[in-house]
Amino acid sequence: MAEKKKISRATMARFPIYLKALRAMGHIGKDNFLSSELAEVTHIQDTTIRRDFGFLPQKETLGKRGYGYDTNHMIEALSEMLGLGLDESIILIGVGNLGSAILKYNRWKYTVGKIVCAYDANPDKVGSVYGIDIYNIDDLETSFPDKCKIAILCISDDVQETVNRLVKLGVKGIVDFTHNHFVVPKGVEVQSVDVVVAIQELELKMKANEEE
Ligand SMILES: NC(=O)c1ccc[n+]([C@@H]2O[C@H](COP(=O)([O-])OP(=O)(O)OC[C@H]3O[C@@H](n4cnc5c(N)ncnc54)[C@H](O)[C@@H]3O)[C@@H](O)[C@H]2O)c1
Repeated sequence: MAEKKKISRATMARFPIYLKALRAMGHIGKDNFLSSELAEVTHIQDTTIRRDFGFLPQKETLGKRGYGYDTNHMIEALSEMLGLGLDESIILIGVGNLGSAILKYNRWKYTVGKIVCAYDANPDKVGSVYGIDIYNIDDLETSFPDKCKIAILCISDDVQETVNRLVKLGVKGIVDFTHNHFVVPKGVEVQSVDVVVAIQELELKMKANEEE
């Protein structure tokens, strides 16, 4: 049996970039591509791309002279390698300033999936925003999307209670924009996103640059 090649972190980090670009290509009906074309879109050298592709599992990933690579095969191979749920059904809770902005930017369908619906406690918000259905949070249990595992939290009130309900429904990952502390059981991951923390980290790096 052939020895499994060790993949560097740098190569692994480039795979999602290729995948995003290829899904976009597939979306516009481009069935095959040359490494030079992918290089143009991703700004990664085509020699690097070809070398990275050599780590992918399927035989079909080998490019053919003049034809290049098959877009769908490469998408499959990259998805398999990354083991990502690229078609995740994601929900968003809290359609206020922040939530609305995120709904407007629901452009992840080539990478991680997309927001399929959203919820708010304010009945006036029920309807549709940027083409996405908004439900009353009271109807969470009855309208919860099938197999949804990821929720984005942009709420200001009752955070722990809302998290508990989401976990009960099978949510395994939360992108948290709230500034509230809450707890989740083992097996549920929380990824916090905070502009203030980002600015503080930036300042620390700037300070370190000044001291160099
Ligand atoms: N992480 C960051 O960098 C960052 C930046 C800005 C705001 N925030 C936080 O994000 C949250 C939203 O901010 P915003 O400016 O959009 O506020 P907002 O008041 O404009 O919107 C909050 C929305 O959530 C709804 N809501 C509140 N509690 C709810 C619940 N339990 N269930 C369902 N809907 C609920 C409200 O009806 C409202 O529509 C706040 O907690 C805020 O502190 C974080």
